[in-house]
Amino acid sequence: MSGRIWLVVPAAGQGRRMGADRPKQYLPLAGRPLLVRTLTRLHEALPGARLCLCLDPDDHHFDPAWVPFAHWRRTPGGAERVDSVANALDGIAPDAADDDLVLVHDVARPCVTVGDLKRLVAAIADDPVGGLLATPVADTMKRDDGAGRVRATESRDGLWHALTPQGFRFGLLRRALNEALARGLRVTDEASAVEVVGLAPQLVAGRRDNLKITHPEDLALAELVLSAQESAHELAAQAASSTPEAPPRGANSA
Ligand SMILES: Nc1ccn([C@@H]2O[C@H](COP(=O)(O)OP(=O)(O)OP(=O)(O)O)[C@@H](O)[C@H]2O)c(=O)n1
Ligand SMILES: C[C@](O)(CO)[C@H](O)COP(=O)(O)O
Repeated sequence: MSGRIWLVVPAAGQGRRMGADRPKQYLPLAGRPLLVRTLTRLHEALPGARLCLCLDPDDHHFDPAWVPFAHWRRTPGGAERVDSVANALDGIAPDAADDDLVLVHDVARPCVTVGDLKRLVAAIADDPVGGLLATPVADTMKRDDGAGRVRATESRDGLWHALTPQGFRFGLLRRALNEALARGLRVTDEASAVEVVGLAPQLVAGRRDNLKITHPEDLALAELVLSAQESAHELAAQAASSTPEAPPRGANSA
């Protein structure tokens, strides 16, 4: 790997399922715009990365002062997520090398942890295909009959929820997305495109609380997750900085 990392953040969605007065990435989450929360996490983990933010060309909510990265650019969002990501890859193409690592992360996933981001990068650093954060399915899976009743119970063996980031080499990802689009496949994540060209992305087990904010109730859940993560982080920092107590005088030190 060349060592250069690009972060592509699709943030051009309209948030229709959220049903708010503005796209969900601009709704307040624990007092700050959701987009700021996501960019802050990414920057904490990968401060030297180059950011490419996919934004709706008609977006009037975005404030460039929110971006913590030294190297960043914006590219126009497309009709669907895959189009936004393809535009981003076109946008960085003049400066990206084929073996640069590209991590694609939904702006709608603000609870991704620094630990998971670093683990993903380490896990795929020497993987010629790349991979994605994912969690094994934990519920019993039902298939409906189209009329609100169960047609079958599906096996959950080997099923995973695909999360983001998803990380692949620039050259491979661009080829894969262009191939999927040329075949008319509206892939919903980067891994699907890489599967289209016959490769098997690595599943990197991630935290279940890396949730995608999609529906109104997800905002309250994400606030709870962020608060729990901050508390755990503070406790760990306190434990690391506290001086171990000196053993009592005369105690056996063996
Ligand atoms: N044309 C699009 C559609 C989606 N996204 C981004 O892709 C991610 C995942 O999409 P989703 O959760 O479906 O977001 P929305 O499209 O905003 O939501 P909805 O489908 O409810 O409208 C989000 O970060 C969203 O901003 C994008 O960049 N360009
Ligand atoms: C990429 C993704 O987050 C993986 O779970 C998800 O597919 C994006 O949401 P969408 O509704 O499919 O755009």
